[in-house]
Amino acid sequence: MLEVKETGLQSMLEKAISEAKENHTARMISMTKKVNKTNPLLFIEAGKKLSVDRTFWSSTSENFSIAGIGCAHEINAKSNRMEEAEEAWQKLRDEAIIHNPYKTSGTGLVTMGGMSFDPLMQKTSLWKNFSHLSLTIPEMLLTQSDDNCYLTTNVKVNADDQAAELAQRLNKMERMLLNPSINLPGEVGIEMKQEIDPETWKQTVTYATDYIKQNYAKKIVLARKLFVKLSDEAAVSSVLKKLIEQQPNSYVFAFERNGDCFLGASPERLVKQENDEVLSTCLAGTAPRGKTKEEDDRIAHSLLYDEKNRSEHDFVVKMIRQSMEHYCRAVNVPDKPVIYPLKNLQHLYTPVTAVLNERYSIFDIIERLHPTPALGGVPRDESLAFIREHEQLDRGWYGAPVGWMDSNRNGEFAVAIRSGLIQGDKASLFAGCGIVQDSNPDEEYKETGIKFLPMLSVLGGGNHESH
Ligand SMILES: C=C(O[C@H]1C=CC=C(C(=O)O)[C@@H]1O)C(=O)O
Ligand SMILES: [Mg+2]
Repeated sequence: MLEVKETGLQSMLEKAISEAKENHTARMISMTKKVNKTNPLLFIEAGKKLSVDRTFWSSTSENFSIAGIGCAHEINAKSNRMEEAEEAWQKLRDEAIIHNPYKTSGTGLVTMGGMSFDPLMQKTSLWKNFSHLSLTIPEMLLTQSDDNCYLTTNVKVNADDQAAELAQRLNKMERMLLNPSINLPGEVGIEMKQEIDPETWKQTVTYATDYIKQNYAKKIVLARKLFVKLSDEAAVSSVLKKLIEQQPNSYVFAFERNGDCFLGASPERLVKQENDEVLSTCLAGTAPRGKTKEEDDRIAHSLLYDEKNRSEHDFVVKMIRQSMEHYCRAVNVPDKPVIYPLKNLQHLYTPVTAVLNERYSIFDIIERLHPTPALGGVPRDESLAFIREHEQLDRGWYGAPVGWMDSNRNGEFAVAIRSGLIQGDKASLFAGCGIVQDSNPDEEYKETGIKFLPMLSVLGGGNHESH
């Protein structure tokens, strides 16, 4: 990567164009500057006018967000997807001309995106706009970290581009996106909710417990879908605002592809990297919140000592520990879980810290960790085969890693749960649960019901039980 000191956009473009002419190849330039404090959701809303894909990530507990508009470059990968994606990202990074005087994570050349849960599953039309892996480098990127905001402009320059014209277009786009005089659109409501055949789903849970009792697998995570018809087209910016307000301790994300938008508020970190320090999270085992402090404490206490939930959780801890030990040193995993409280439910939670060995990257960790037994099962291959055969659902990007990385070995990926695919005035919500030997179909059905609530409530229907 070529780090440059110049600050003028036009002069950087001129330099890149002349290099593109010399080398007969396009050049990516990335230029970062500090801007006045800006609401990232207004930035996202302003981007709607451009009819391009928008991207959003926020870590609500850290006061950190990245909002992206448009796409300067997309990394797509299919069969050997993590390896292909890493190669493409490295090449792009090595060849980019970067001006970023700031050390803040998530500024400069950043790529954001996700992948499907299972690359071996045939895509259905529901997820037609989402490829098996897609990471984009947004054209305009607003990074908000505590009280600071940074704007990064990324553009791929060709030999026949005109620097002055390009600079003018980008400046105009910047002014439009940072224009604070727009409002977030109003809320939508839910017109109709439709569960997909509850009895068949419960029957599948029974198959899974039988399968486990016969020793073919130890844990299998099964998901289901809730279809929702909205009163109007949902505005991504307003839905994100509500998710941020209502779901502390979560990663709020949105990825638009051709008008469809996959978004959610996931409490589950897959991996965070800051230079060579990595964090992961074991999150599995679920109970509702209590209505009073006493009831809440009582539920939390019984969750901590409940054998079925502890076994769901312990499979995840064991697998994540082993995976981290493969690529990291100083892997630290506490002996027992603690409670992770969320608005609508509480989980068993074990944090994992480690130091990444030099020759490995966040791609290696994602590849090894996904899917953890919080979304797949144990053993991995057997549980995935069961899911493929019996689940009757195209998970698409649900349950898969989504996140971002920058060119300075920082990045974070969450597991895309508590999420839904919004297509105009329709939404498909997804929720799953870990099935172990003593799972009860009705209880698991109820558990998935609570897991729909975070999304239902931001779409205007959280207070009602689903039918
Ligand atoms: C699969 C989901 O949750 C996972 C994460 C936390 C707890 C889980 C559980 O207790 O079953 C699931 O493994 C989901 O929310 O769709
Ligand atoms: Mg569970």
